[in-house]
Amino acid sequence: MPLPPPSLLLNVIALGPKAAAATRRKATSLTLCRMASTANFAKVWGLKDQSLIKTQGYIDGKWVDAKEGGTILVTSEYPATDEALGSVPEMGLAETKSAIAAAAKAFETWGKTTAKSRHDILMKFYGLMQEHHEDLGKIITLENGKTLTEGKGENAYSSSFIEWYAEEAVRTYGEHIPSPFTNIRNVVIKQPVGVVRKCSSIMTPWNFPSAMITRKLGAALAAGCTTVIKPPPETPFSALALAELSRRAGVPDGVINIVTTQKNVLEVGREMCESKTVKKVSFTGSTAVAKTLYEMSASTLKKVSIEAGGNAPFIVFDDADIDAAVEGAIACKFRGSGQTCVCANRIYVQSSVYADFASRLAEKVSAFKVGNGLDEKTTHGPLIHEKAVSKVKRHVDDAVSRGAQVLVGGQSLPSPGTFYVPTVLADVPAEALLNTEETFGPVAALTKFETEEEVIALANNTDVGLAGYFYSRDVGRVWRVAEALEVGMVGTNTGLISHATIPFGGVKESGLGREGGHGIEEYMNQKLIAFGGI
Ligand SMILES: NC(=O)c1ccc[n+]([C@@H]2O[C@H](COP(=O)([O-])OP(=O)(O)OC[C@H]3O[C@@H](n4cnc5c(N)ncnc54)[C@H](O)[C@@H]3O)[C@@H](O)[C@H]2O)c1
Ligand SMILES: O=CCCC(=O)O
Repeated sequence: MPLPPPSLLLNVIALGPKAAAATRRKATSLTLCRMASTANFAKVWGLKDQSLIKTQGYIDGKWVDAKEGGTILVTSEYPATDEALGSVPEMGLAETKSAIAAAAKAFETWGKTTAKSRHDILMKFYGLMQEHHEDLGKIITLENGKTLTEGKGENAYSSSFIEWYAEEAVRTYGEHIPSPFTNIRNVVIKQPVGVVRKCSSIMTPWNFPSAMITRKLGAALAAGCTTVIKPPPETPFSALALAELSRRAGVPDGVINIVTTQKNVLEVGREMCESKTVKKVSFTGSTAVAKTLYEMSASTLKKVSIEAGGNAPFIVFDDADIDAAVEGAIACKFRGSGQTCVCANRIYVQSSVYADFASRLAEKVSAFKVGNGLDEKTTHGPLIHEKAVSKVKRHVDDAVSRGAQVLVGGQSLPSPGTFYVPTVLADVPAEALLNTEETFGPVAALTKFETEEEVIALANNTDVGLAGYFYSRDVGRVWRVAEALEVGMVGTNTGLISHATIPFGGVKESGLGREGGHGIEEYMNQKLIAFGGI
């Protein structure tokens, strides 16, 4: 089948009038928003419960400003319009130390609570996240830019981690191990990481402002750990709203602490990794930052969990259901406008179905409606910031300079600089940046292959290994390829794999440990008690 007609090649979808008008208002609103109080901020964005918006850090159960330089603020912006949303304090080493001290003190009581009482508090927290679904979804959309459907979808996903770990809290069973000696009995119990005056630290990215926190926080709280959270500067408000709801749910003072920072991230990160009081570091973000934090955590040999970058292959074999493969590719590649760690990054299609798959995918992508995520008609929102758009541009330009063809999209939109048109590229060479680096944007890069052996070698030819996907109806091939892909998670005949119940995580340079599923284990130590003298 021939490739799509030229009419589809440059399908620019205009921003809605709302976004354009908002951009013109930018200068005025920047000034206004800087002056806005918490109440004004919530009014501007129309939340039902405006007290969910907090503009201070959260330490030892109190909303606090930065100790020093308290007026220097991190400003978060709505990516669809570039409008300032509000500010949070630029905290640093002093606040991080205070937060760690508060968490360590709170551990003395929280670490001794019963699993049932932690379950009950977490279920209350979960209930509050459900009750405030609309507001929490909207906060996510405003901070991150994803559509409101996706924002609310994230809140559902995020709250499911709190529910899941509430249920896990009461099932942290130990075991009895038969001894080779007649007078010894071996019993293993599980305890939260650290025994006295200890806590865990959590650092997360902007692409899931809420769910990347709860996937860690739920496990930590259920295990009996206390926490210091450093949210990303782009999306601090979801984290602060979660802290507010946790307080309402009865999570005691000091159990959750939030340090907001942008400029001081290096010193805050170092303290969270090097402090002897912190017994566990859990990070989600890029592989480059993960390596730095891992190295710093080595100084105290901490338990470390890392969920880092991916470069997911998505393979379509010639025996696949092509309609299903196209749907799967769209869900997998364009979720969050391509900004998820498990998004397909490289799409390999077997030669006999290549043209057919390419033309069907291009047709569907050309129908996307890009714009302000608050507009119901919008199917895909902006990228997080202009830097992200520059990376996508660089990758597309590189592929085109190496001979790739633009089937749809292939350019950014001028204003406010955060939009990249969903793009499909054909004949992307193996050595193009789109295939060798994580693009983190709305670009489907198609590459043709001939044999199963060849595509497995291509798919595994990367230092990272988070997720991988393939479509085939041959059961033998399904087993062979699933076993051969060097990734932590495989989707066969599906483009969506994420859920609270599954072990989420990668191999190679994509990370260490698993979240969701039995992820509570990452926040617990096993302790052997050998009973002698029997
Ligand atoms: N594997 C996963 O589950 C998963 C999930 C989401 C995102 N990611 C990855 O995250 C990346 C995108 O997110 P990003 O751009 O925000 O990543 P990033 O690594 O730049 O930042 C992640 C977080 O780390 C903080 N940070 C940066 N330098 C730090 C330091 N020295 N000390 C302490 N904290 C520091 C940032 O402020 C942010 O809060 C992608 O590579 C994506 O694949 C992975
Ligand atoms: O971006 C990474 C997380 C995505 C997910 O949990 O599905």
